[in-house]
Amino acid sequence: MTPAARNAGAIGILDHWLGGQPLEAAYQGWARGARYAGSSDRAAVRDLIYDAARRRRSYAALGGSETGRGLVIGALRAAGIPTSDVFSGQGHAPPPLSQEELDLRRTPGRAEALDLPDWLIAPFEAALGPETEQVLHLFRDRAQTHLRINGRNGDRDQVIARLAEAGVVARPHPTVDTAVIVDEGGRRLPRSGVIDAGLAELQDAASQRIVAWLCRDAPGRVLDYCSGAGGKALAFADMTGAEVVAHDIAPARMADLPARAARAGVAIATCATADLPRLKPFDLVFCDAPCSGSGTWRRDPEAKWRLTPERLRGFAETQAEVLETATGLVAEGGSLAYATCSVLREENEVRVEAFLRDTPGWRLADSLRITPTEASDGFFVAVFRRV
Ligand SMILES: C[S@@+](CC[C@H](N)C(=O)[O-])C[C@H]1O[C@@H](n2cnc3c(N)ncnc32)[C@H](O)[C@@H]1O
Repeated sequence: MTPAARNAGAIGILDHWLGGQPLEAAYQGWARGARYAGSSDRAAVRDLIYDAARRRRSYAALGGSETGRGLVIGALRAAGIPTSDVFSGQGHAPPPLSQEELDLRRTPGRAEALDLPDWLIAPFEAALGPETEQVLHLFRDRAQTHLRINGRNGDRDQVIARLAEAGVVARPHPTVDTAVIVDEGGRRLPRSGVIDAGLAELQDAASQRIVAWLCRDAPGRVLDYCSGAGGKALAFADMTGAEVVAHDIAPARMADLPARAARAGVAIATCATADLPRLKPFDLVFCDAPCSGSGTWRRDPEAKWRLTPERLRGFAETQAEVLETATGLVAEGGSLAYATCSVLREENEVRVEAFLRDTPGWRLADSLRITPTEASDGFFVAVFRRV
């Protein structure tokens, strides 16, 4: 496919997305019909649509409309590429710009230029202060790919060498001991076999860092109460060497966890909610609570546009419920850890204050806040102990 034809494909996908279809589903729909597209075409179209999703507002302003066509025009203008290079009308290229489209271009305002909904500027400034613009600019770019080395099965240098054999360029993360940064050739990761062999797992460095932080004093018996697919449960099991119990209100999310634990050589017992009274108490109950994901918007740009004040309030209610239930699962002298992959105070510091106010008998022992400028995702974790 020519670059212009790839952009034409992106326009169609983005129109489906802007019409309400999830971006990945819109991409898959296109990919099924695009038999002519090779793997590098597909990767290029994917990059175009995810870049446009991250920069939806600024591209719409520069391109003159919030349509697939407008976003692609905006992307070209942002990159200083003449629109006529793509919009030529030749072959599979999209039709040339109309006079109206040529005139519609405008300079983005502040929230548009930062690619954020207007209402979120104030909460971000409250949370990040002078770092706000830097973080929001980071969210406009692709996230790095990080791996976590399974310490039981391999070491970092060995994994980096094996990746190199498959044409994947990787290097140690500068501050997170267990993490590897993939610089080039990420699409060849499956071919390297490091994940299938249990040598490594895909996991952002910030997630690895919070688990290591919680493991710095042997945490004892751990319950990962909101385990989801279990990335952090696996990290806990690897870092502690002990069996970890994983739970999620939606057990289907843990479906692959036993196989992933087996290949990593760690012990994880998945459990249902009904099993918890029999299995409690735990020395550490870790609650990786449902949240806006506002620290991860590089990787999940759609979440940025989906978030509303009502949804944020909904997350706060679930977070309070999760914490309240989890208190009953912690052993005497044990710890309750509350984490979000959000940078917003409403889901972090404000939640901590509300918990301490509403739940007598608990104190804040420690907390850690990671901004996306430090690792990759933004994260927050607070540790509570009984008074
Ligand atoms: C942020 S995700 C967890 C991500 C996961 N820890 C990881 O490392 O990939 C939050 C999880 O909490 C689960 N959840 C939501 N409400 C819950 C509840 N009341 N009790 C337990 N889990 C809950 C969701 O199903 C979801 O999988």
